[in-house]
Amino acid sequence: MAVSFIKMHGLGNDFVVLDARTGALPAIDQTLASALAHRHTGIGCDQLIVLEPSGVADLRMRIFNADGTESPACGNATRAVGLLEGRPATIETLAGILRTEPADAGIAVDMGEPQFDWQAIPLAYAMDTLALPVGWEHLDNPVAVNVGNPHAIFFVPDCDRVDLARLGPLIETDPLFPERVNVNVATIESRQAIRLRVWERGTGLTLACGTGACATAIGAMRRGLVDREVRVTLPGGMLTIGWGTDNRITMTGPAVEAFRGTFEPERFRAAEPGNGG
Ligand SMILES: N[C@@H](CCC[C@H](N)C(=O)O)C(=O)O
Repeated sequence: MAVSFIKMHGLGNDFVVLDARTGALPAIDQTLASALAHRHTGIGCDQLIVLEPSGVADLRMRIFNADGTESPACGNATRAVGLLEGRPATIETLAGILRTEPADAGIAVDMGEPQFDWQAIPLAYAMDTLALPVGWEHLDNPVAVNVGNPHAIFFVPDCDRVDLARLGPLIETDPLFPERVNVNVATIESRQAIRLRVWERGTGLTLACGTGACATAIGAMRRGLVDREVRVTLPGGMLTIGWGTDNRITMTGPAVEAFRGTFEPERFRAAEPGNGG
C-alpha cells in the first residue's frame, strides 16, 4: 500500500503531513512516527502531522515529535495546515480548536489562551511561574508558560552563546517537568523584537518553534520587557506574536509546501530493530 505525504515547513521547522481525509492511512503509532521522522533511514522531519476528519472543526490535526511522542500543539504546523486549507479554517487539536486564515505575511493563527498555573504547565511542585527559583548552570529563573504545550523560557544576554545542544536535553527531562518541557533561550533586542533559539521536547534543536515563539513573547510581556505585539526571530526566520486584550495569542508568519511523494509503511515497520529488518 503506497501512502501519499506532503513535505512542508514553517521557517525550516519541517513536517511530513499525512492526510487521512484523502486516502487510507496505516495505524500511526510511536514506532512508525519515529521511523518516518528519522533523518537517515526515514523521510526525515521534525514532526509528523496527521490530518483527520473532525466533528467539531473543519479538520483534526495530530502532532508527533521525531521521537514518536504525541504533542497537543505545534505552531508552525498549524500555519502549514492553514496554508493547505487555503481559506479560513478551524483545526481541532488536543489543545483545543485553533483558527487560521491567510494573511499578507503568510498565515495568521489564533493560538488560544496561555496558561500560567504551575499545575497547568505542568510542574512537579508549586512555584511562581513568572520566575521559577531553579537553575541549570548559567541558565536560571525561567518563566514557564503553557500555550497548549509546556515551555520554559530563559532570558539571556546572547542566546546564540548558549550551549543548547547540551543543556536542552538536561532541562527537558528534569523531574521538575513531569511531561518534559520545550526549552527556550531568548534575548530581548528591543520592546518590539526578541531573538530566540529552541530545544524542542521530543525533537531537539529546530530552526524554529511556533509555540516557543508564542510562549517566549508571552513570558516577556508578563515580565514587562516587551510590548503586546513583538517580532520573534529564530534561526529559520521571523514570526509576529500578539497578545490581545481578550487574552488570546495570535501568531503570523510563513508556511511552505516543499514537495509531495509516497512511501510504503511496511518497509518502515520491517526496518525496525528486532523486527527482522
Ligand atoms: N515545532 C512545534 C512544536 C512541536 C511540539 C513540541 N516539540 C512539544 O512536544 O511540545 C511548534 O512550531 O510549535
